[in-house]
Amino acid sequence: MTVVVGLTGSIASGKSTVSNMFRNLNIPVIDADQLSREVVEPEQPAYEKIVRLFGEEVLHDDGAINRKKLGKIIFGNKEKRKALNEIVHPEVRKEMVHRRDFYKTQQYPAVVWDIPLLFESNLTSYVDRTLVVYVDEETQLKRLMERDQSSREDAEQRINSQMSLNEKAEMADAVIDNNGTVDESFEQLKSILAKWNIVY
Ligand SMILES: CC(C)(COP(=O)(O)OP(=O)(O)OC[C@H]1O[C@@H](n2cnc3c(N)ncnc32)[C@H](O)[C@@H]1O)[C@@H](O)C(=O)NCCC(=O)NCCS
Ligand SMILES: Nc1ncnc2c1ncn2[C@@H]1O[C@H](COP(=O)(O)OP(=O)(O)OP(=O)(O)O)[C@@H](O)[C@H]1O
Repeated sequence: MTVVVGLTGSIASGKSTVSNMFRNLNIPVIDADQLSREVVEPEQPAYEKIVRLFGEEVLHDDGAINRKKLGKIIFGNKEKRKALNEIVHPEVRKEMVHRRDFYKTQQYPAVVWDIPLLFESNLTSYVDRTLVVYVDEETQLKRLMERDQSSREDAEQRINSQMSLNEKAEMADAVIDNNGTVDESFEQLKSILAKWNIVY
């Protein structure tokens, strides 16, 4: 049986870091952020809808979506964020389900859904187990500002656009505390996989 693991956390809590650990164990990962980029490429149906809603000012000169600009608009405005989500999420979900079902036919011991909004979008019924990557607020803010070279204000706006990480940790089947080193987080991941009888 293939166990479907829903991997989540908050922005910059370490989801990609942990999803790379899964990949290194030969467990496939389906990345919602990556798919959310693919479904808004100019030839895709979501693209036209975004341009109609947000105008051509959210485009680069070559016609591609200017993610920095669109991000500035939606992370500071709940209504606009909801409108963008309503365009992008159904397309992402369709592809995630399709890929999940493909990997299930390939008899992998597990497949990972790496999805930042697993709880916010009520998608837990799509997975067998939920795993949250946790960091404290200070570490999160510091790592986010460092990684994206962003201001404190931008970083806080992004963090506040999601459910709190404490709330997510309470709802999860398992939590990786990623405040320490990457190696320490890897040790925690291996223990969780053993507990869930996932043999890789
Ligand atoms: C607004 C956009 C263009 C900004 O792009 P950008 O390249 O700067 O960021 P990226 O997509 O890499 O997202 C970075 C992180 O921001 C957070 N985030 C992204 N979208 C959202 C959202 N709608 N609500 C809350 N948090 C979000 C996630 O933690 C994500 O990991 C982009 O995030 C987007 O299209 N978002 C809507 C789709 C979405 O919800 N994606 C998340 C998973 S499906
Ligand atoms: N244990 C760790 N120690 C030090 N730095 C870390 C650790 N885990 C992650 N990082 C760094 O913190 C930043 C955020 O991590 P990562 O990109 O994995 O988060 P994420 O949850 O995938 O973010 P996003 O939601 O934006 O996709 C990265 O620069 C990463 O290299």
